[in-house]
Amino acid sequence: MYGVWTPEQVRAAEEPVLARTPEGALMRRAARGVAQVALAELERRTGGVAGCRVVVLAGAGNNGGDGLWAGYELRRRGVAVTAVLLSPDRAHPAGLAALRRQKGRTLSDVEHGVAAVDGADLVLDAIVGTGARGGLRPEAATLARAAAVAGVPVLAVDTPSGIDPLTGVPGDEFVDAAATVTFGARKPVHVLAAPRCGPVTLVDIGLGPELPPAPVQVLDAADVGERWPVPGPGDDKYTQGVVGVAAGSATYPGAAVLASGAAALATSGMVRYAGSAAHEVRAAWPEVVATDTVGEAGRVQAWVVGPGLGTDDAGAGTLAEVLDAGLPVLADADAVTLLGQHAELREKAAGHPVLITPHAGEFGRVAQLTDDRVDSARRAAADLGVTVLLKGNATVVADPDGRVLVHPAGSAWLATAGSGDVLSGVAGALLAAGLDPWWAGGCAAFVHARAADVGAGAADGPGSPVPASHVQAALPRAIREVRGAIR
Ligand SMILES: NC(=O)C1=CN([C@@H]2O[C@H](COP(=O)(O)OP(=O)(O)OC[C@H]3O[C@@H](n4cnc5c(N)ncnc54)[C@H](OP(=O)(O)O)[C@@H]3O)[C@@H](O)[C@H]2O)[C@@H](O)CC1
Ligand SMILES: [K+]
Repeated sequence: MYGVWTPEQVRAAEEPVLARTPEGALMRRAARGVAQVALAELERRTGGVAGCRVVVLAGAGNNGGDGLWAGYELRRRGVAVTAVLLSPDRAHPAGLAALRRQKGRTLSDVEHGVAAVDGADLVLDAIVGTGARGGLRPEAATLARAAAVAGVPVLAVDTPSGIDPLTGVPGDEFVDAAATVTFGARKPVHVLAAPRCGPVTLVDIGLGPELPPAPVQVLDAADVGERWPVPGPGDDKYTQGVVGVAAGSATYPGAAVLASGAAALATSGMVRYAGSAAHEVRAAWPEVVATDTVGEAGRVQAWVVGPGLGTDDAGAGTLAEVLDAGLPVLADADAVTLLGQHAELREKAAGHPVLITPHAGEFGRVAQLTDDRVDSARRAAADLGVTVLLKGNATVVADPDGRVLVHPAGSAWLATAGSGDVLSGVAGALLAAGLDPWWAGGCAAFVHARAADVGAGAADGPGSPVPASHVQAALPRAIREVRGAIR
């Protein structure tokens, strides 16, 4: 597990460190980290570093200073460095002087800048960092576009410029980085817009003791593997937690089949299905005990409710019945819509171990969604009194107690019909096994995304589209992988 801190928190942590270190020392350390990663990139891409051409796009603030100092370090290693100064009068004085001392070239017009970018082996994006406001300005945008058109990889300094460091939302134009080097602490952009950052290297600049508890956590495979429920020698089919699935309908049996099957694959023990798709569920998953109604289902330790349920009175009745049982509940899809429609259902859910799993559209029915997805999920969890898993390429899980995690998917293969039904089955099975809703949501999101990559064959090459039933089928391998990561 690692933490993510807001730009504001990082700035506050920098202050005391700046005060007790010699002037410029922090920036020099940051710049050496950038140069190291740049050298490794050059080595990897061209087989050497001497004579390679690096262009630094340097903005007016300290981010530009980092870039200029990194250019200085690269010059010392024999790299040909050109800095394009976006605000020539405000370029970081010490960084600029150092680069010039090492005979680095500087340019201050975009036209020559574009030509330099065109012939570069690597571009350093030191346009703007945590001081960013809005998307790229026109000159910076022209240079970023030139790098993209020429296929020159961009190494982002701290954050890819043009993407909001706090929310990860890109402006109209932004830098699409091949890799990012950040300092002191990871920032939200690195997980919320992970595909735009590439691999992120964290350079230690001594902020550790000054940082508050991380407001956002990111799980790793071992965190998930350690918590994944597996049977022990004393277990039988009941002791591990029985999950009930109230989903699907005669018209939409697929949701029931996907959720029930995912639950059966996620944990051992037992799955009970209750609803009008009992016949289809039984046919696809003979191990699932299927009945027509929640009342007939027998004892369970958690309910999955919602996928394909319908939003009519019958659906509302089923949701009310499930919430009244007082057990942990996974509410997805139509159940989220129903919660948005009925205040009395929201009241039943509040304060209970309930995990809701809306996509952006469903989220808007229960709470307000802004560009700041982390803040939106956190507020929704606090207001509704339930754990909220906001789906997206970066999934956000927020608990009413204030804990927030983000899981960056690593690919977009889950953008396919039925994948949410699979997630609900997995998360519900984890609730039944006794995980609290925050951990159930985080572990389910992790394994779900991993299963999509496995199903897509993304580990062996570029991958191929993967339907939800194949994501479901890949769950066992994904679970084996996270269990294999246990330290
Ligand atoms: N503190 C330290 O010691 C350390 C700090 N570190 C580094 O400092 C960085 C933060 O530096 P910072 O606070 O100077 O802000 P920064 O990100 O350079 O941006 C401000 C400038 O950008 C401009 N600008 C704004 N928006 C823009 C846009 N959309 N497109 C283009 N330009 C835009 C804005 O211009 P203005 O609005 O004034 O015209 C202003 O001039 C941090 O990310 C890290 O890299 C490390 O070295 C570690 C030690
Ligand atoms: K940057």
